[in-house]
Amino acid sequence: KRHKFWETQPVGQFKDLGDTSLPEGPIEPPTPLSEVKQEPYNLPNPYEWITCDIDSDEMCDEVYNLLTHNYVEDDENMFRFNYSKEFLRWALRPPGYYRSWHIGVRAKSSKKLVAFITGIPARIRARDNVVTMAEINFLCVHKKLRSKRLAPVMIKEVTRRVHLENIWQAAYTAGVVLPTPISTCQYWHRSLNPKKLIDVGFSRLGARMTMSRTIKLYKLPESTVTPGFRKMEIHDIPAVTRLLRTYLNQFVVAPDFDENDVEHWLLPKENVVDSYLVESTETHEITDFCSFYTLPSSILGNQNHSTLKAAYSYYNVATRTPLLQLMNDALIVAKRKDYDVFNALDVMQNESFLKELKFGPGDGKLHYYLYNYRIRHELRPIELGLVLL
Ligand SMILES: CCCCCCCCCCCCCC(=O)CSCCNC(=O)CCNC(=O)[C@H](O)C(C)(C)COP(=O)(O)OP(=O)(O)OC[C@H]1O[C@@H](n2cnc3c(N)ncnc32)[C@H](O)[C@@H]1OP(=O)(O)O
Ligand SMILES: CCOC(=O)c1cnc2ccc(OC)cc2c1SCCC#N
Repeated sequence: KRHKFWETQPVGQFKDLGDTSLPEGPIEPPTPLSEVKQEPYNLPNPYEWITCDIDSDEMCDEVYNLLTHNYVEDDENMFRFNYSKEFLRWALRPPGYYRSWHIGVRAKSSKKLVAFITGIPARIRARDNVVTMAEINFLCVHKKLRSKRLAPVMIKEVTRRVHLENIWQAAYTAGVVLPTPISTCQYWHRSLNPKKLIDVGFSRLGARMTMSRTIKLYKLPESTVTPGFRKMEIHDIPAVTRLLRTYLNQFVVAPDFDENDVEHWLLPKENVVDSYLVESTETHEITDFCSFYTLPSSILGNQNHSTLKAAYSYYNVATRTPLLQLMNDALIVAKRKDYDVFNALDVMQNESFLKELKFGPGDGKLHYYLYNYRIRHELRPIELGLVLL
């Protein structure tokens, strides 16, 4: 497949795949800041760049509406991600964020937002190198403006603005195959509301299975079973940071979270992120942690249901409680909070609980990418300790 744009970029190229002589690490050296293009890339005439201030209700509404109608759909167009406004504000304003990396494209005449792309700064470790990277997300071009080569311009513009902050690497995921994935992961889904998933056509009644038998198969207890299992609170940040940093050390690529990052990304936020921990009833030490984020989806073309309430496994650490039991408690909490499905990637140690907790494999793949950073061998999902939103 010809990748006319991606063949021009400092990313692993398919033609280099076999070449083990290429060193791991940055592909191109940084450019002197004086040589970074100072002015924005040219857009086709009817359009102009707009820096999106996500704090402004009006702008946040515009971003929310563009994504609600034009963001990612599954291959069967059954669902479209429906990130909430409070989720977008969380996702885009981590410690050290740059408003200039929240980039929109407007039609000059109608003033309508027609495209969007974002970056946030993140310290990511690749093997033994901690690199400050941009995490790129929410790339979206209005359905009416597709296949006009707008995406490469959006990508070059966010790259330029990231370069201006002296950052030269990026991390991103996509459902599409581009040059060149550092890893390819699989989504797994655990039904919490099997009747709804069957009604919308995602799941089908198993052979020789009745609806009531199916509901019983996925039934969960009312309350969690692990002694000391409770919501994370602000005073837990130091202990959770220690627990998570130690746990993430085992992976080839993982975030380098400090306490500020843990406070932002893992302190519970209603309808955005839930996190729980196990505090030993004897020693009061924090021995385990689990978390999931809330990402609803619009259900496309169904008479009875308009929204799917989905929980996505985030970061989980089990050092005393069996991971199976910890994640089952996470399912119990998610069911009690009326989620329809609990989704997880086969990254980190997730494989160890997926089948046993009745997750089924999805048909979607998620490819992980690094920009301007070569990883010598493609990573197995269990070597990945990074979850992007
Ligand atoms: C140092 C800092 C560096 C920062 C930057 C790092 C890199 C960040 C990279 C971005 C990471 C985003 C991560 C992220 O947000 C999470 S992945 C979600 C992406 N968004 C969606 O799928 C929403 C629905 N789709 C659309 O809005 C459009 O189809 C988009 C905008 C996707 C493409 O618009 P279009 O109208 O359909 O297509 P053209 O404009 O005509 O352009 C065609 C070219 O775009 C390449 N393409 C298609 N999908 C892509 C994708 N998901 N990533 C990268 N490239 C993608 C394609 O391969 C082709 O290039 P090629 O000819 O070389 O093959
Ligand atoms: C019921 C299981 O599927 C999903 O939860 C779901 C929901 N919305 C989507 C929107 C766009 C979409 O585009 C790939 C996929 C979904 C999916 S499956 C992959 C995400 C997970 N897990």
